[in-house]
Amino acid sequence: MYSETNAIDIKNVSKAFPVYERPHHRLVQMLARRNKQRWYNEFTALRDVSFSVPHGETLGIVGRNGSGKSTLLQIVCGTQTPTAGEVNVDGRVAALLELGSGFNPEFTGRENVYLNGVVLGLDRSEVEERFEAIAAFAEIGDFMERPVRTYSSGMYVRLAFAVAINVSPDILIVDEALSVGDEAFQRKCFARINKIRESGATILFVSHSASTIVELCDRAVLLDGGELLAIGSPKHIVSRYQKLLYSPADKVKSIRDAIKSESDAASVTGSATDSAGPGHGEHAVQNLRDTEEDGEKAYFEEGLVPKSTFRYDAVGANIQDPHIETLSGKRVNVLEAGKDYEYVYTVKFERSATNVRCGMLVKTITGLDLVGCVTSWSGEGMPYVEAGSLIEVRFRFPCLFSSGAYFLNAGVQGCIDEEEVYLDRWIDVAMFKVIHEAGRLSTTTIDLNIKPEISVRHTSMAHS
Ligand SMILES: Nc1ncnc2c1ncn2[C@@H]1O[C@H](COP(=O)(O)OP(=O)(O)OP(=O)(O)O)[C@@H](O)[C@H]1O
Repeated sequence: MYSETNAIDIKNVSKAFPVYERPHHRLVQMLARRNKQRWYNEFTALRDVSFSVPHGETLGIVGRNGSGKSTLLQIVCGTQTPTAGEVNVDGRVAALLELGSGFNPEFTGRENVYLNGVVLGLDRSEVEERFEAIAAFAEIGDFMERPVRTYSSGMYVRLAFAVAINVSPDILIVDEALSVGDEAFQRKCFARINKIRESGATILFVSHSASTIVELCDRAVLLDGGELLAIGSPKHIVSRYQKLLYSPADKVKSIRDAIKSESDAASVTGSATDSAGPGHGEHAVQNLRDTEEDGEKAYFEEGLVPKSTFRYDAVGANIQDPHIETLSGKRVNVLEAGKDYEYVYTVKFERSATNVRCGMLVKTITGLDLVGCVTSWSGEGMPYVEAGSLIEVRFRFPCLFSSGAYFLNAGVQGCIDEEEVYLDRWIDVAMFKVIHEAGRLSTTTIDLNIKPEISVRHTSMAHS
């Protein structure tokens, strides 16, 4: 089924889009075709990108917003043409691109399944044969007979995915689409993607999720500003991507240059980018490593502020300045897994209170309570805090979280006029991110840095 050549060859591909300053300039441009005046500026979304994907490989594509990931996938699918360069694709491509592409909103789900199946290279009888399997996978019930414009985004993705995976693609292209479905459906999709992968298909996979890229992909590519910055093992690429993503604005350029030089150096020496060897760009590579190895990888990112902060009515106290510090007192909000930190806040008392206790909670992005702690249980709090006092609370914690974003609560309880109340309470008062660490093998949100060991005790030969 598969030839020995690559499934995808991308050679020096660039893509520029015309950008019109005013909407009517587009029309003027069409009318002015004959004279040479240009009514638009060009925006380069991809710049001289080259790489190949062998048959059977799952390649992850990561990059910041606007880095050119979707444009690249669209060029591979043939829904966009490159401005320069060459793309060769060997095999039947099924693509799950962004919502809104692929289906005709006025047609029913059933009609769209047929339409899509045929577009993807099946004949009508083949679609008929597979229709039940598609409907069963999509689980959208009677909606199959209703126009797609009446679907929720989740239903849309279910149907699109069901079609894409049931046409037996040689090349499956998935652009972040899965993040729309619910968790259970996402798990079902990943299980199916794994099966497609095991059957020998080639997969191109765009995701912002570091763990998904590491778990699913054989290799990964890092795009930035339309350029291919690096290609290599998923762990290596994801760590570079996160470095770029979480770096302060004034460091982005130097980190970007360092990643590029490291990658160039690796290609000059022929080494994998996991272990960039000496070569040109050595200095910049060393810079990248220095920032990694100075023991303080954690840093503060200005814009990392929750948008979901909620404060209950305060009764006599004010929680102030909640933040995280390293043990040496540096204020940080991008943390390194495995290191110890302190969650700190102060409480200003406007009224006197008894039995005072403070609490904290860490939650996931979906709101799941992960870990929490109180300074003491009810009845064992600070016996008396006078009005006007300022207290400081420190919660030292090991960062046992996998890479991702987390949210913090803060609350003070106590008795005023003999009544037990929350004196002040904040939900999502601060947030932090955890940087992915190469070498950590946790598959869950809490990462206890379990050290696995695997060994062969006897082979089947020894048995027989
Ligand atoms: N049709 C278009 N006309 C003009 N500019 C475009 C067009 N399509 C994409 N772009 C620009 O090209 C750049 C790359 O876009 P693309 O959608 O490929 O990025 P991306 O990496 O997929 O981003 P995201 O992670 O936000 O989805 C962006 O700056 C985008 O604004």
